[in-house]
Amino acid sequence: MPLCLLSIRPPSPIISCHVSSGAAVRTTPPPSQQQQQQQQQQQTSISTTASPSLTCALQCPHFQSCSGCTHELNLHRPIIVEEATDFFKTVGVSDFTFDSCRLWGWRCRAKLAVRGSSIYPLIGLYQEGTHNVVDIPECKAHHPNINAAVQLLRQGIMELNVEPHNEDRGTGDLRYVQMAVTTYNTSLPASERYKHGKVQVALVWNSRNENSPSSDKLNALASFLWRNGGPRGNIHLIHSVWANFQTSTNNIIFGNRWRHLVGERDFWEHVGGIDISLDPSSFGQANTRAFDILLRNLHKHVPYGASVADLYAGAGVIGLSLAASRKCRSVKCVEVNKESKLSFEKTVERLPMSVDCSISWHHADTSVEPLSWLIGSDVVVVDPPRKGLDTSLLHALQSISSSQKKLQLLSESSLSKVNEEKRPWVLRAREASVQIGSKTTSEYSQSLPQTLIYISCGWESFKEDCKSLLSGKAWHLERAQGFNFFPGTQSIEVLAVFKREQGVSIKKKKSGKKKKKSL
Ligand SMILES: C[S@@+](CC[C@H](N)C(=O)[O-])C[C@H]1O[C@@H](n2cnc3c(N)ncnc32)[C@H](O)[C@@H]1O
Repeated sequence: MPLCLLSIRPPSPIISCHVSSGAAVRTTPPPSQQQQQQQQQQQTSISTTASPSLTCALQCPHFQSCSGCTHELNLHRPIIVEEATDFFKTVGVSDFTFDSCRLWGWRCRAKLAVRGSSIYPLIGLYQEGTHNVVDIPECKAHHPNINAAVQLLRQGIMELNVEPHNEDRGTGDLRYVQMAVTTYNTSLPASERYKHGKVQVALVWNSRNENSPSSDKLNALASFLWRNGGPRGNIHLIHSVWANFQTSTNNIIFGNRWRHLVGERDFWEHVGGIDISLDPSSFGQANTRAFDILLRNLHKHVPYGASVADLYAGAGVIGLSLAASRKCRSVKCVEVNKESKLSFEKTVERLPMSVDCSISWHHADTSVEPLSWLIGSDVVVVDPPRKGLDTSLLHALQSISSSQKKLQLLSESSLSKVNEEKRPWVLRAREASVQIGSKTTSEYSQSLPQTLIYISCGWESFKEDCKSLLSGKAWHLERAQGFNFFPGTQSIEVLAVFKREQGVSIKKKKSGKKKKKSL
């Protein structure tokens, strides 16, 4: 079949409605295409008095059949923001703010199931409570180029007779697809970059490896996507194509084996002031723009020259952006998924030469001996999965004041025995998976963090963790901000800054004075 017959739908325009909490919102009628394009260039807050529920409405044909979005109106201010505002008042923060961020076309990373048949493929999300896949070609949350790449994939499946996976029978070739958009193309003016984002496509193939009999089809599908969506296609849409091999019957999307098939191997994005590399196997935030806004707010809470522990670090994006923007003395990232290591290393390579920081990335479970990860840091950043903090880490943070005293005693005694290092946290720090920079780290420091920055994507678990942290009297909550990471849902991202209660540092100063006297 001649390939010129293929039509890739031009991506639909991106609409921006940027509204700050409690501030003015827009109530103008739904914008025309031209207006939408203007809005895309410049995110604006438009003053008004009437309800914005309609202009900030999802307007998605898949709403209700698809499980992705649960709320259709008032995308700029999910109902949960009111609850969050009230909650934060009860714990001493009366100025909780909420940034509405981008309301449509915000999702730059999507994992979609592929089911149906090669004649009628379904590419989308499961219907709530079932494994029935709903096709979502016009999803309003997706970056428009994800929708365009899904359309191209659909054509490829149909033309090449690729069989989608059948869960009941365990047959078929294509199980899932992950689409990730990079919006960082410096050859374009900054205002053009987002809408011209390129898509990294990861095909989850139902075979053990690339030597299976169906590999020819996999390669043909990758070539199809590249020919028609790559640099020589009508629209350059595809950044690269990867394969992941998965035959398991459980619900885990990805297997352990990855292959880069075509296009650029490295995927770069720019957030928090640094270039970040993200392999398809690494965790990446779905809402790139909102994450960037959050990071820039987060930076303000970290003192220049601080030592930072970044727990639940993924590829270390938060820690590394702090290393660059706050000229940190040291940054220690802890992450359980070993696949993130490579992305971390590549990101480090692109850090500005001026960054003079001891940086390490540890493949480890934060919940095992959590105190050892806190020692020597002024600031700890936690960004746990939706279920919240591991209990052992929560306990370590709650009892941080008493740990501080014990550590001081312990280190005084072990410093006298300099020959043989026995302190477990020092030994452990030396086992770092990756250590970059020769600057003396704070591994010999016995200080524990004075600031805890909690980034949460799970509101219910955050509330519980927050109450537990405050009940221990070691911390008070200084600041809380919300970000609209998932418009159309009742989920928000929270950035909360806790500070140590002063009692401990006063005692520390006193003991310092005593020491001087005895000298
Ligand atoms: C919400 S993501 C945040 C990732 C990273 N901070 C970012 O923004 O890119 C949570 C991360 O925690 C990791 N994780 C989950 N449980 C963990 C544990 N017990 N110890 C260390 N990392 C963990 C996950 O693999 C995931 O990468």
